[in-house]
Amino acid sequence: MSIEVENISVQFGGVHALKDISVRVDPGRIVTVIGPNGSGKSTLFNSITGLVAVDQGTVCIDGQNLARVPAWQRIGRGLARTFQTPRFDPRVCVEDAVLCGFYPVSRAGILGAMLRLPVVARQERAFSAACDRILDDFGLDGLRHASLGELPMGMVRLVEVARAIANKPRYLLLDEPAAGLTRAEQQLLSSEIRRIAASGVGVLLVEHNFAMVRSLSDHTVVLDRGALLAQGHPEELMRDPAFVAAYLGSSTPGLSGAQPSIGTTL
Ligand SMILES: Nc1ncnc2c1ncn2[C@@H]1O[C@H](COP(=O)(O)OP(=O)(O)OP(=O)(O)O)[C@@H](O)[C@H]1O
Repeated sequence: MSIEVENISVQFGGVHALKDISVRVDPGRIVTVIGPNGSGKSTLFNSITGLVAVDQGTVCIDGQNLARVPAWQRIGRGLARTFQTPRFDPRVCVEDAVLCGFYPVSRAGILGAMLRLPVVARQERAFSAACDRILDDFGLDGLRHASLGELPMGMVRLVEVARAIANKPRYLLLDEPAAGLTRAEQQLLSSEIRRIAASGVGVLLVEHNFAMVRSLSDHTVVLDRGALLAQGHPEELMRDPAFVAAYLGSSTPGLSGAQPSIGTTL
């Protein structure tokens, strides 16, 4: 049981977006991917979710090779993701955005909904109760009727995470979910991510905030121009002079606030 990415390479014309990258995400573990802009983090996500075809290597979920599984069917294999730049209808309210996350698991079907079968009403009550719990957990209850277009992008990302977990995924891929959040909101998101992982979900997280990476990760993968630069527990990485020099600058004290030296915003 795991996501196993083995030796994948992806090329866009002359750009090697990923070169021979392997990553494993086990249930209940939080794996983070860090690296400067353009290092291949989103391409890794897109390779796992099927938005990008890999040129070499394999992506497996629970031992099953996904090569012939289209992106839309990967939801059924237990995958959910958020996007770095969410695409959304600004008129949709927070509550409806989260409720949308339940419908991939709906068993009622369009006909059942049109006929208002009792099973549909029961299911909608269950979705609504579960949605209330999620909104509460994410501190979004007071904003349930706010339209997404009124919210800052950071909050929209938080709504995306809330929607992604509605489907009860076994693996959750989060692409920079904390960007634009206040410190308090980041802390709330971190504790939610911990709680989600503790419930047995494998989490793959792209995040630039190294303090958050450090506090959450069981394992961190460092990409640089599509290649693996380093990997390990964040505390191990902190003892790796090459990593510290490349990503955090030479001043090791107070690393959570240290500025990266090669153009990343870690
Ligand atoms: N669809 C595409 N077509 C052409 N080139 C692409 C495409 N997607 C990504 N690339 C290129 O592949 C490389 C890796 O991009 P990717 O978006 O995966 O990096 P990233 O680490 O997620 O960057 P960022 O932190 O800016 O989101 C970059 O050079 C990018 O320009």
